[in-house]
Amino acid sequence: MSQQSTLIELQGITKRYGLVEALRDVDLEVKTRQIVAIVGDNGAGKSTLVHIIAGLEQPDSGRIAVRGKELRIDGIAKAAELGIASAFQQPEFCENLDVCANIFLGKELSNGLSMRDDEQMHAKAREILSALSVPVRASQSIASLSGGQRQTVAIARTLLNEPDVVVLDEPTASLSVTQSAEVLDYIVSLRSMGRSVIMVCHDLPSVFAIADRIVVMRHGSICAVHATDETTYEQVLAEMAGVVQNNASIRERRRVLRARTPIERRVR
Ligand SMILES: Nc1ncnc2c1ncn2[C@@H]1O[C@H](COP(=O)(O)OP(=O)(O)OP(=O)(O)O)[C@@H](O)[C@H]1O
Repeated sequence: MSQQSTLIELQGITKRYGLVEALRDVDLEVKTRQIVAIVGDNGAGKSTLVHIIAGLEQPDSGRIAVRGKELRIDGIAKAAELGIASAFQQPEFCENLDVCANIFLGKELSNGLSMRDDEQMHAKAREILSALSVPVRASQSIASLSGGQRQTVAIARTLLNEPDVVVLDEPTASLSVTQSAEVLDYIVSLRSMGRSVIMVCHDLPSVFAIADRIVVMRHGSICAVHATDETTYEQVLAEMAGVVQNNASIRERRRVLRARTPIERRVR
């Protein structure tokens, strides 16, 4: 396997909404050809974090570097320029248009005469759908698709600008087991194409099935980062719920207990 390099690096990211501290001092590194899953309980800060990476929100403080260069991702257009594409929950489609038109929504190609170039758009849409092996025709009506197929079209849409990173928020939410499995296959295809994926996902079996790294968030902070094959479902669940202490904090607690006198130990 060729060497992975750092694509995106966040350091000390903080974000407040009024009195709510949605993100507190968050550090995150995403490497090339890596699927990073962000998990955590409701309100842990997952969406805020991926919205910042996708350029939808600005942090209050902290630094962001893409391919080693420190910068601001101020807007989706800027994110696209940097090779970051996103698809969020409940993708918006025009129900009266076909798959191709929905893939190009707002980004239609034109020919030399400033007219919409349907032929080129259909060719590109077919290319993207076939690269992902999506069994959906570019000319098919979007209204005729199942929830899983719609989600795969939303993923296909992210590939228009040939991004290096695709950010997904709950890509398998409200899908059946079979549909979820299909969508997970498409996400793995993104990695096979050399892309990285950052995905927020509540569904731990899906996370364990495809992620390379699992980032656990709790109360606006990252409380653990694991290589998927070095952790367990139970450990991640416990970290999400805040019911385990890491080895360092256990050692620290033992050290404090040992240092106390017997009377101090009893009153605690
Ligand atoms: N636009 C906003 N205005 C005010 N508060 C917000 C806003 N967006 C998020 N928050 C708050 O920030 C905190 C983190 O929210 P966020 O949506 O990032 O969490 P999450 O982990 O994605 O949660 P969920 O899994 O429920 O979607 C929550 O307390 C939420 O209420």
